[in-house]
Amino acid sequence: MRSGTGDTVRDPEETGAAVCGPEGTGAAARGGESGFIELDGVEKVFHVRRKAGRLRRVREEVRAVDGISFRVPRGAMVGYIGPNGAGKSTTVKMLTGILVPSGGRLRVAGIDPARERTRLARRVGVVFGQRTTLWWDLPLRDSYELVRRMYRIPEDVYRRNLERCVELLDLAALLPVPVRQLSLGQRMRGDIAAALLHDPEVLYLDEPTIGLDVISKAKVRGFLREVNAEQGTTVLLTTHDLTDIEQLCRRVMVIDHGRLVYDGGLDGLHAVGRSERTLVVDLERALPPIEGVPGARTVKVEGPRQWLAFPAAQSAAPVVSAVAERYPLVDLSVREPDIEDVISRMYADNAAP
Ligand SMILES: Nc1ncnc2c1ncn2[C@@H]1O[C@H](COP(=O)(O)OP(=O)(O)OP(=O)(O)O)[C@@H](O)[C@H]1O
Repeated sequence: MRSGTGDTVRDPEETGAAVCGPEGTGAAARGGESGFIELDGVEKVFHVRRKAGRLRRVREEVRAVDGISFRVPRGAMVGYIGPNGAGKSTTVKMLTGILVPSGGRLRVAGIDPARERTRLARRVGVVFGQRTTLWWDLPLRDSYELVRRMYRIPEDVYRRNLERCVELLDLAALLPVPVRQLSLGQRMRGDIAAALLHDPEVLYLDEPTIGLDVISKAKVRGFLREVNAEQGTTVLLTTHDLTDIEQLCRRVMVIDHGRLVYDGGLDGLHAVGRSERTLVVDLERALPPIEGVPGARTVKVEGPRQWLAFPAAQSAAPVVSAVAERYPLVDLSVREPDIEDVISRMYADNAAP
């Protein structure tokens, strides 16, 4: 496993950066430090039947989570990222008790989620970006009322939390609207509020900004930052959007093929992944690949459009002005590095002699 350096993780104590890899050799495995979320060598194996020939089916093992160990201290906000099929959702499902681990030890607030799922549910909030937990045909306000009854939230706590969410997530006008009529961004804000009404100590967020416009993303991120800072809510954030991580998390864990491959600061991840941003420029006409731009190289040309890669840590301004000075520039945009990209570069580095 790659891990961040002391420089990249500003506060290792708080971020719990010194955790172990798949072999379980780090702090979590040693069991010396306590975490609010604790995983020691956790595994989840699925058995699937695959077609082999016309009539035959063979039983196959899928090791969705393959010996993961980490600790997250109370009040931390940690990114949990990785490519599609890496094992993120399976981990979150085990943390909520929906799935039972095949091996290892897992505790949230000292509770074994698989054994005491209902007791844990009172202390946990979950938001799945792709699915809603709200009632489709009910107005948002009525969905919240049902959440209040389900969790038996005391009236004063409910009022206080609802008022806060309504104000910070800008929900007032949406309360009488049936959930099915909400836009994706409105629905997502509605879902986040629903997950927080019962004052959970830990919040699992699975792609909370997926498909949202820039303004909704900013609103959701601002709110999460505030919930974490003011309430001390522990947050585990799964996302494909590196900007979510950049703006919210000091610590990021990367999972791939069910194994923890990095645990540390985001800047450390960029460094080990030699992460790059891309300047996409539209020129007046098709031209040969752009050359001579300091710190950047042309990686793709398609008619009048060209793509220039440059280090993520570097400002885009000098690259833009160097292109604009010598080429007939019509339009431009900057693309942030892809998580998949950063991870594949980490592997390329690991494989290098
Ligand atoms: N119920 C299941 N039965 C069989 N295999 C499963 C099941 N759930 C997940 N898997 C497999 O386990 C692996 C990890 O899946 P998981 O959904 O945890 O990945 P993920 O990192 O959340 O991916 P994504 O970013 O696409 O949501 C994948 O190979 C997936 O196909």
